[in-house]
Amino acid sequence: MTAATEVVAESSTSATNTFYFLLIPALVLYFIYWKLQRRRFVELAEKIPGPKGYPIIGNALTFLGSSLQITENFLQLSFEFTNIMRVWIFHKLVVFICEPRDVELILGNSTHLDKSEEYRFFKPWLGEGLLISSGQKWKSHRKLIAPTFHLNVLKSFVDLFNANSRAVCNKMAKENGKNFDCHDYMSECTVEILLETAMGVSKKTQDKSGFEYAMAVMKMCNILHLRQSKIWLRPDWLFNITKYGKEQINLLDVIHGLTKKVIKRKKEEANSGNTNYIESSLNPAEKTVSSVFKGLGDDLDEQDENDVGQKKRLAFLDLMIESAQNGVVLTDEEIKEEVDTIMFEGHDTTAAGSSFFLCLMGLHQNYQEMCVQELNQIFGDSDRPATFADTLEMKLLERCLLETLRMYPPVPIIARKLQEDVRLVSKDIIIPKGTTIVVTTVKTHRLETYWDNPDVFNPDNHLPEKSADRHFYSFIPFSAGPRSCVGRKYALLKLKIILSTILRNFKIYSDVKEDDFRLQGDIILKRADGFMIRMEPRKKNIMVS
Ligand code: HEM
Repeated sequence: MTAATEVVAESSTSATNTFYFLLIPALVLYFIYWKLQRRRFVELAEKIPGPKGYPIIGNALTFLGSSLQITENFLQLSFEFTNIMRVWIFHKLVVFICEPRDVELILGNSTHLDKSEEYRFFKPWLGEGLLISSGQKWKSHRKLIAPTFHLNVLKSFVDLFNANSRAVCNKMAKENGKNFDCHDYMSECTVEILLETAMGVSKKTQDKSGFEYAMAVMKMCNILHLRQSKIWLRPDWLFNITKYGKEQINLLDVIHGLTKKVIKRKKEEANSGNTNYIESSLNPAEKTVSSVFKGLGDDLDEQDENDVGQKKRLAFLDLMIESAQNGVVLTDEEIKEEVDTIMFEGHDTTAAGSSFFLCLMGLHQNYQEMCVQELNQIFGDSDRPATFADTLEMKLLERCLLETLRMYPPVPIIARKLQEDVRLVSKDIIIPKGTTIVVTTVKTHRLETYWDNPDVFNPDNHLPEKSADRHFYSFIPFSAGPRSCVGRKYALLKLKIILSTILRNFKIYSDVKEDDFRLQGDIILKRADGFMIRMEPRKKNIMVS
């Protein structure tokens, strides 16, 4: 070795030594900092009431098993820990809250907009669509998408809502007198409505894909739920080699197959100059679908209230495609993600909500008959379809629907990752930054402090004078605040038309009492025992589309 190479070797050894000399104390300091942070995190967590856990795994066993079992375990614990509950899932802190004043701190605050880690299982399906995305992407896409559910746009969908409602009545008529699960019908109907309205795909060009899509979505939800509940299915590399991983690939083929087809068709229409502009303006009496959700601090009421003059608007997919063409930064992949998101969020939630409604109408015959009387007053003997103005008169039906969403909220929980410490209002507790916070809407909706006899179906709970006195965040089926459901008005209008059409055509019966409903707290709240009802026609002929 020459003197020169010796010098180089020596200086590189000393550089390496200096590196380790600095690295080791830096690591030690970082470890001490992390330990102190962790100690503070654990100390704050231990002040929150919760069940005792085991070393290392914490309370993970509570969240294992079938979704039915998990729901039952959770309900059992919630009797013990009423307003707040802390659990450890290995090293992860999860805090469940339901008191409206605390819920407002999370949902009403734009600091805590990021979804929890569990939503990542949706990614292969929904990508970075509105439900999951965060930061600037979420903000700009929300700004783009919210106006596509403007009341003016919704009013232009009324004829399609009617036609599809009549079509589903015709399909269900074959079940006359039999016990059957109404969820499949509601699911197919809501997919077809979404395709025709938000996506602008006409019935003529649809095929059996609506039903196949709905069934694939149902199976995908089951897989996603399994991944939440079975720890070994959580890591992607392990999940991908199981039969569920392979099934997911096939299901996503069906689901994405439909969305890609829909986008392709719309693009072809746009290229040939066939963009459907919706031109109308609102009169002041029509600036609401329901006044119940006023004050929830989202952007939807604001956009309708500030609507002045005649404007040209576009339905969801038309706008997405036009925005991409006009240079607003929106890639093909982003359009696909948003279409998948709207198709999922817009269909499974309303299918569950409408199925619960039909079961409850079957059980509460008095309210069913009162709704039918209300509909008779609106429509008399006429078989005419409902108008937007008619839906504003369906006051009792709306209250029955809201009461259904209170008792059986289709989205039973909402999870967020805390971006900073939160001091609760209801108790002297600080929830530390980094916690996964779960708003348990199912519990909020049944708190005795806010609801008299919360386990009893009582549509009067939503009389204007009662709603006015209640905390805004005590009734949040559509979430609330900046990240509330963008399809809230669409859902309410569509549901009023579907459900009123069904009630005008059929008398509904249901034999299973509410206490015997076997609730499954899946991604979407459903009945594990099926939504079984019986129907009898009210008139000789079913209304035809
Ligand atoms: C009864 C029917 C519905 C219920 C109960 C419901 C409920 C909800 C809830 C609770 C959230 C918040 C979820 C979370 O933060 O994790 C949400 C978000 C969302 N919903 Fe709905 N929804 C319904 C119908 C619809 C419809 C019909 C559409 C579209 C056509 C829709 C589109 C969305 C979207 C895109 C989001 C994400 C919003 C964002 O993060 O900015 N939903 N929905």
